[in-house]
Amino acid sequence: MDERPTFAQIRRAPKVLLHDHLDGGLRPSTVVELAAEHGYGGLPTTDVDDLARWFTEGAARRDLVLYLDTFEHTVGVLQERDAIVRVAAECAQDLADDGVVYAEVRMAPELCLERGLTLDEAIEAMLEGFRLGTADGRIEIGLLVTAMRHAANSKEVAEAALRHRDEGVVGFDIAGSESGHPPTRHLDAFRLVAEDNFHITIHAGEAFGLPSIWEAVQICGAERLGHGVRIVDDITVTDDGVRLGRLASFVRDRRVPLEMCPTSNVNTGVCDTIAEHPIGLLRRLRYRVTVNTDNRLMSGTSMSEEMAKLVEAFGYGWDDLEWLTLNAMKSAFWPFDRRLRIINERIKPGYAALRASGLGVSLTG
Ligand SMILES: O=c1[nH]cnc2c1ncn2[C@H]1C[C@H](O)[C@@H](CO)O1
Ligand SMILES: [Zn+2]
Repeated sequence: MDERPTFAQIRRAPKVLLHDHLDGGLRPSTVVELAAEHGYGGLPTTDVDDLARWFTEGAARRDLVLYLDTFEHTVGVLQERDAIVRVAAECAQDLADDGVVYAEVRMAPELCLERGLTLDEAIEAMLEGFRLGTADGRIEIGLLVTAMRHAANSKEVAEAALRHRDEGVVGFDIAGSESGHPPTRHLDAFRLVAEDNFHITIHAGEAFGLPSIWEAVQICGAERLGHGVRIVDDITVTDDGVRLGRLASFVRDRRVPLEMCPTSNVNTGVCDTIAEHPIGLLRRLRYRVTVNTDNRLMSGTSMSEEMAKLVEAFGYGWDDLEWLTLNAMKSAFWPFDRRLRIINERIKPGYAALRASGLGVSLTG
């Protein structure tokens, strides 16, 4: 029996999130309050509802560069230690309220230096916020340190990430506009991370195609792909069946996790609707697919929303949602023993109980 999960049940299901930006998930009310507190005068409006709408409308302009435009205002209020701690703590609580039991949240500390913080101080503030926000034990969170792909300081950012690897930083990433900024520009940073036996995920195959994915995986040592959705360009579907090109085969054979973010991709014009999103095909082909939010504020979403949209678009049931969740937990950069514990103590019992009851008693505790 695999009845269609309802939104309320999905909220109570244990969920795992690998791709969520700290500066893409602020509460609109917090943006307004922090702007007032710290004298940031650039907001387009200080009405909380209008601001929330401004972000989602601004993000949905079918272009990654336009999507990234709106971050100016969240980054604008993330320049003080207190503000970063607060936003990270609220992020942890919001995710836990949504039933997320493990998350990797990412942020580019270089964006927080306008008022005198150092890279290390910015990272420490994020970690402190996560410590506070996870203290009730509902959720565990690792920080992914991101470098911006158009900048030239990724080695320095990678060094800062490594300095905090024993305090909650779990990996390194690059983000920002993909076109014209190939990951190989940051090869020295990736080498440094790999030489220290640390973890790499790379935004690749979102706004740009196969060459970006190839460089990320084969040259830069990406263990996971942020989005990776354009891998479908190497897959041919005909009446006679499906043919995978060499890169598409490699990514599937090596079980390279795809951090897919359906709503964000619709916002940036990768596809027109969730129903047309390649996640349907990639799940059928049994790629190591995971589902993620990317930017909860800009995309007006949550983990439960993303899953509910997949249920709606593809008819997914509990087996599919559990499979996506297990894929994510297996692909996390958290240590192996802790991943196993979350799988055995939270995910499997949670989904078993939901399936059995069909009602959704409290399951994530
Ligand atoms: O989906 C994305 N693709 C590329 N860059 C992104 C995406 N979402 C957020 N970013 C950028 C904007 C943020 O300021 C930065 C760090 O979180 O990462
Ligand atoms: Zn992203």
